[in-house]
Amino acid sequence: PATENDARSGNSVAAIRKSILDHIHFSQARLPVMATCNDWYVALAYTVRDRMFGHWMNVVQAIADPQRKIVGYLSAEFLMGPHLGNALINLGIHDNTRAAVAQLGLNLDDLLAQEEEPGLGNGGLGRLAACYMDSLATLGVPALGYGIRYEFGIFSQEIRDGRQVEKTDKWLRLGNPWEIHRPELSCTVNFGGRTEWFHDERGRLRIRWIPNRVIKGVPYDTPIPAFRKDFIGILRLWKSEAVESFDFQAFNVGDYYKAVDEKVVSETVSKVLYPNDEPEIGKTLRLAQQYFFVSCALQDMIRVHLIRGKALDTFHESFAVQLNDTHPAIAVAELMRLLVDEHDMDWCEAWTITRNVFSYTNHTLLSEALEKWPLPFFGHLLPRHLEIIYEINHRFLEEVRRHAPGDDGLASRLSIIDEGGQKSIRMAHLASVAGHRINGVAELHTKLLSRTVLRDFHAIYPDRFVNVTNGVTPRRWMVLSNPKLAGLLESAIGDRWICRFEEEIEKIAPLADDPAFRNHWREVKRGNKADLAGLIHERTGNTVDPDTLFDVQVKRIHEYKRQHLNVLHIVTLYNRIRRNPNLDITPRTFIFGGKAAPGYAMAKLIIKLINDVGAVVNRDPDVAGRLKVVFFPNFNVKNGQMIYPAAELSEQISTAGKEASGTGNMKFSMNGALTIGTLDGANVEIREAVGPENFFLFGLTVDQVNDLWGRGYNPRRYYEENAQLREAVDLLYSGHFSPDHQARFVPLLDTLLNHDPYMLLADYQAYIDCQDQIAAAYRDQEHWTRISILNVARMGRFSSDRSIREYCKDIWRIRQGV
Ligand SMILES: CCc1ccc([C@H](C)CC(=O)N[C@@H]2O[C@H](CO)[C@@H](O)[C@H](O)[C@H]2O)cc1
Repeated sequence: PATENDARSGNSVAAIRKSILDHIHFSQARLPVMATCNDWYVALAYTVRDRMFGHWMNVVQAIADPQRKIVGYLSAEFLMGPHLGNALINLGIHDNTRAAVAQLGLNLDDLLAQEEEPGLGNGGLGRLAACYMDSLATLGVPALGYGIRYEFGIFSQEIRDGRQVEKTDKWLRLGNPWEIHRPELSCTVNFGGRTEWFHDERGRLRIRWIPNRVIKGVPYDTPIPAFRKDFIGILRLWKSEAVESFDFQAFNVGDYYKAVDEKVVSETVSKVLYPNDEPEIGKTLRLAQQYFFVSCALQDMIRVHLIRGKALDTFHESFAVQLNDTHPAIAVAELMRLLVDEHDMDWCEAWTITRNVFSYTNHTLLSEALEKWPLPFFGHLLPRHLEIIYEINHRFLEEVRRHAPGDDGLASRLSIIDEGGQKSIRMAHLASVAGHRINGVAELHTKLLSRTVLRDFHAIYPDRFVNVTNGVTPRRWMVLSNPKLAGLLESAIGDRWICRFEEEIEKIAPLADDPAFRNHWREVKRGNKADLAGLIHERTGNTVDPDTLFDVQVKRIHEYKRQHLNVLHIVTLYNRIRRNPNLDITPRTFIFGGKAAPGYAMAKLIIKLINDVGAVVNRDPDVAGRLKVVFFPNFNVKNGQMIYPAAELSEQISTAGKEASGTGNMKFSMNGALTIGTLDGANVEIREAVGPENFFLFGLTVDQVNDLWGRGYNPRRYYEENAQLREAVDLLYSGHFSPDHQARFVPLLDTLLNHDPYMLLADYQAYIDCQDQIAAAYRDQEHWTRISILNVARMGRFSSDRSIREYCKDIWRIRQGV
């Protein structure tokens, strides 16, 4: 067994320091005096990795143990964030490492800052997958996260002249010490071509696929450390390569491009992450990416199952496979192909296994985000899968007709094939037909899912629908991001809350009545605000005052998330000050952050709006610094870790019924921010948990939204009848914030007055009134702090550990943590 001082796995300061020096010498081949910051970072990463490998045995044993069921989490996105800090926390060597590094004359913060963020995701869905990998490991559930090792992740965002500029994300340029290359576990993936009938050796008529392109999938494993537990999860990401990366014959005849053509085309599949979240794009490469990693994942799971010495007809006993939205839904047809075509299994037996293996999580109700692939396009890339989907659909519709004879309307609404207009495959239907469980990501969302997008499936399969409200890991989002708060909590209630969040955190509730504790609480927040103020100045040049109310909205830019409603509040306050410069308002710093999909013009215009309004407000002499507007560039996991702990007000202001859950709302609340929000997504459950009196609620409910829409919503009437609103909108129309281009915001403002699909004008006055309440509440710091403490105390159920426990119990049927 490893001792504290064992150089490869000891956790003492001396052992860690020795390891770092060993890696500088043996891994980086550097003399310490010559080593760069990146060399020290990589040496430290290897040092930490060594200590994770000690836990490798347990997961390998669990995966090899035929009695244990493994979770296969299929996701096109994993927004892991930087690994180093999280690994130090979970391995319990953070402080010793900081001391060891200091003894080497270095600062751990510099090495932490050196790590490139693996931005292999867009937003909520990708980050949720990452939080779930942390909880699966910490709960001791054997899990393989399967995804794509994009060479280029989500773009990094620069703000130039107030506009978003996308920069290529070269996260791999200095290598990646956290992954282990596994070329021997490679597999091949077919594309295109045609299918043909043939008689097999037993004279049976069978179908085979003759692809016109075959590429190789090469896995890279990243260990996911459990929190203070001898266990890890495995993130297995696939890179696409050519089967033959160099065509020597072509080279011989001097056709150098042809010689590498195969390589270039094959590597394109895992080259880049699609930077869209929500709008569906229907691109060939996107479907190729989805099929590529899904086929690799299923081939790998079948390999693991067979290694266990089990027959294929018990595959569902080895794996519970979660489809993270419809992006991996092609897995349903691929498992059928592998079982029937490749492993010669009977269709019905294969289908039974498929039904038992898969479950599907839906993350959005937005119709434009529901993936549908045009038939010819799909058939061209995946001819065999189209046939299989036809067969699945045929048998399904027979079942539907038995269930509801003569109800052709129901059958065509349920059909996997959308026969209307351009025939297409509805991936949400494929996932719902096969999944033994279908879940939404918050109570309201799951209810709406079963009443709208999937109501017909709910009508015929009500028992398949379950809710699993999202959660976030307290390790990264509290312990790592907010060490000051974690220290205060530990001094008050010990550290059991870190992995028993639900049971333990509520123990701080009584301390809300303790003035001394409240004082410490405020100092923690003040310290985090000062740290963020420093970072804001470094990144934007803006000077913000940590004694103002930090009002924060960070998330992807999207009209349904209503960042522009937040701007209407700012302009309203600005008008009040212009009318009466001596007005006694609560000084505020408005902090925005978030990326817009490159092709989403209105979202990009909203970023410009925020920056143009900020440019005027921040310099206005009447305002005199009482209002500051900052757009924090390149919002990602790393920056989020600095922003959430410093926030006092969390903006969760989406139109009711549009945000499936939200997870930023949980991170803010867990770091002591109070929430202003609508009854949407998980806001509903957060408000229930923290207490309606500790939540700033405003706005129309889902039913009121649908009702108003049904009665004919005329946004212009709100503009005409509300002077404050009209004054704000008119000032924007006037070009006051865009003197260089007076009409810049006309497209956005016209949309609001003529259409307003997300009902900003209908919710405007309620929002302003709520914000005025908040301004008043903030002046009573004792009361504000009390509410802040109660917010954290009552966030127990929003740990991703609770979510994973529910997946294990209600969906995967896994006993966790044995
Ligand atoms: C096809 C393009 C595309 C890409 C990503 C997506 C995701 C489903 C978008 C997403 O991230 N949804 C968010 O998922 C979070 C985790 O469940 C929720 O908390 C958010 O409310 C939801 O918007 C849809 C469509």
